[in-house]
Amino acid sequence: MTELREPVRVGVLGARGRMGLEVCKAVDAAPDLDLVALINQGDPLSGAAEARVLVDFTNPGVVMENLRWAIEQGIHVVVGTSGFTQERLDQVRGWLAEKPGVGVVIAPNFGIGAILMMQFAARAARWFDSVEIIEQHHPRKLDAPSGTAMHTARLIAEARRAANCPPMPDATQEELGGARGADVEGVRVHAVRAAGLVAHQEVLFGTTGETLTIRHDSLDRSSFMPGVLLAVREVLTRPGLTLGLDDLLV
Ligand SMILES: NC(=O)C1=CN([C@@H]2O[C@H](COP(=O)(O)OP(=O)(O)OC[C@H]3O[C@@H](n4cnc5c(N)ncnc54)[C@H](OP(=O)(O)O)[C@@H]3O)[C@@H](O)[C@H]2O)C=CC1
Ligand SMILES: O=C(O)C1=N[C@H](C(=O)O)C[C@H](O)C1
Repeated sequence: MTELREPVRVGVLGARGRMGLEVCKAVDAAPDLDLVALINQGDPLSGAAEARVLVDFTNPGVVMENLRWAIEQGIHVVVGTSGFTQERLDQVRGWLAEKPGVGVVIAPNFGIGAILMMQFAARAARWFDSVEIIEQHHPRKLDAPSGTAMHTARLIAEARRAANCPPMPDATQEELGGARGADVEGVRVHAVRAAGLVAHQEVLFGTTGETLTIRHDSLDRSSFMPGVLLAVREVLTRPGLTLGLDDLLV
């Protein structure tokens, strides 16, 4: 006789937001998942207590409070919200140490193409003299640079350090602060905000006589859903902190 599994109870934090709405639709349509809680700004977190997995797409100002509460309750969490510094990640690891069975997946980008773009960029990093990142988003995005751009810059910087690459050539004296973008571990990151955009990123590499551009475009928020659902299913069997989806996509 085949065993019938109970659907996994899922709650969404930030359920009325651009990503939250899309996640609710995707969870609702998945036969192995049951959407049991929709939490918006002002709702008590206790409304999500019956969930086994929470998905957080809120904002960097509230995500840490949500995470601490969920971990304390023994609820697994999948986080898409941006703004995770090394310090924040260490804080999450500290909370998880007190609750060894709980899993948290934090991913700067759930788009499969975006994950590949970051992997390809890390691979190319050592072979070029120069590399800059140009991220482009809708104008209602609260943070800049994007979490994806920050993560890509760190991966590139790490790869270049490991290969003993020299600093990038750049003789510019900025006439106006910000003209050369933000410096993330030695990698310049430029943030564009324009109506009509969703989420896009170019990584531009240059060396003698050639350039390489790696570009990814999320044209619709549905692009993030296969990654979000994968993380919801996988977090149940991955205690501790999982950063990015790379280990889930093997
Ligand atoms: N990892 C990934 O693949 C992706 C990550 N993101 C990230 O996800 C986050 C959300 O993006 P997006 O959906 O566009 O943003 P939105 O502003 O559209 O959505 C955020 C929602 O969270 C709500 N909210 C605020 N505080 C709380 C709270 N304490 N509890 C519950 N809900 C709350 C907001 O309510 P109100 O409007 O009333 O403030 C809003 O409805 C951002 O950090 C973004 O960078 C986005 C896309 C993909
Ligand atoms: O706010 C967004 O829209 C996005 N945020 C994430 C980020 O900051 O990288 C992921 C994606 O770029 C869309």
